[in-house]
Amino acid sequence: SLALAHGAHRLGKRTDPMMERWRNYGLGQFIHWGVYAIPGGQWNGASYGGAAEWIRSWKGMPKEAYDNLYKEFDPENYDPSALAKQAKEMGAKYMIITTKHHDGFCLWPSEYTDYDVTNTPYGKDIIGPLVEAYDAEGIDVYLYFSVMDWNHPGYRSVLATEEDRSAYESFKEFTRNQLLELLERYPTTKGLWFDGTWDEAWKEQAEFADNLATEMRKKIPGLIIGSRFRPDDYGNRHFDSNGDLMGDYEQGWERKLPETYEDTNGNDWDCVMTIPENQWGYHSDWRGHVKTSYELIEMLVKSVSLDGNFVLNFGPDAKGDIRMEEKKLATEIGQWMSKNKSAIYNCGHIDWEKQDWGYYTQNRVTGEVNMVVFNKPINSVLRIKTSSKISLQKIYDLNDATKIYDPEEISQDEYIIQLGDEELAEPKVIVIKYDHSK
Ligand SMILES: C[C@@H]1N[C@@H](C#Cc2ccccc2)[C@H](O)[C@@H]1O
Repeated sequence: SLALAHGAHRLGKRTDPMMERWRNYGLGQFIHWGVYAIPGGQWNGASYGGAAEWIRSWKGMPKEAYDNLYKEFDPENYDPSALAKQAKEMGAKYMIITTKHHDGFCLWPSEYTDYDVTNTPYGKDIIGPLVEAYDAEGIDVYLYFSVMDWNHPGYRSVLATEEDRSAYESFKEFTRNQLLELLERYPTTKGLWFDGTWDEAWKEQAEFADNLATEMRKKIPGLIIGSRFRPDDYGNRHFDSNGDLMGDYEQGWERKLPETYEDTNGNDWDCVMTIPENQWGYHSDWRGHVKTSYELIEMLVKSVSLDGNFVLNFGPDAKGDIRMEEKKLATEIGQWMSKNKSAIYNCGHIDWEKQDWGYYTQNRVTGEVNMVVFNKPINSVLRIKTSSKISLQKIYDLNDATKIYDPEEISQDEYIIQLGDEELAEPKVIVIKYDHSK
């Protein structure tokens, strides 16, 4: 393998308590909010077909007009504790908030730029009250930070000239200053979710990024940073030039999910997911498919079954309100989670054969295996094929103690249970208790 000064500094998963806590979250909430919520994907009567938070890059959006929108930012309905309560009811264990997206607008009062909330009609810190509200609900806070910053004069996507390089040095210093400022202001932050690190200019910054990660972890020991921050000595991201994961978890699953455990390379990972096909910031005209709560619950369960976390995105509008569709989904997911959270929290992968009826999750505390059933077979029979001999103790419906299932062993380590003629009104959790000592 290649000798790398700035590649992966650890092989395998982090095993410390902060990372164990992260690993056991299961469900998270993403919040994308900024001045892009003001146009909400529309400008001059035309609708932007891309992701609303990218509207500044649209040819139909004059840059000058966009760069003055902050003068209208005044979210009169912004209610951090209401947001935190909604997330709590949904069952989120952590929340990731956009402190600064690609447009460079800062939702906190930054010493290092005037392009922040203090220079808007709203005039106050957005991030601080949100951190306090989520901390108060016991939901861990993570900060999203876009390295790419279309507003900063020193930002470059490519370093083609000496002028580029000297300007980029000022941009690197600015980036470092803002990150240390965020950790100073919000010391309960558990981790950072980086974005906008795909530029060639950033890919040349292996040493700078490595040193900055070290410095950030000096400020907040154990800070959790995903694979989307650092480039290695050869400009590779997520995985270094030896194929080893850089960072504490893989951030490659944006709007998509791994299919098999092998796809995860046995790493920690998160999937960040939009409710419509591809809108993170508020878009007033959602087009195409809007996911149902059952679709989202299946993605959540599939993520946990493959040792990942599922982070569902919400995009508050210009006033700070959550749209009806998002509120409804948060409620529906929360209703399912309130009855089935033991199949999500503190759960992960077990290497039993995947079946068509749904997914297994194993509770890392109790060892119990959860069968999360999404598809009832036509013959009402659920097949279980374990990966080694187990001594079955009890198989029962998590939400109906009277429903005990009597397994029939049909071959070595292969059982069937009869679901009976009950219809599945929602994803059903069946718990398998077995004696681990035998
Ligand atoms: C978490 C998500 N990452 C951002 C992006 C992107 C992107 C940009 C170009 C091509 C593919 C993906 C989105 O704006 C959102 O913040």
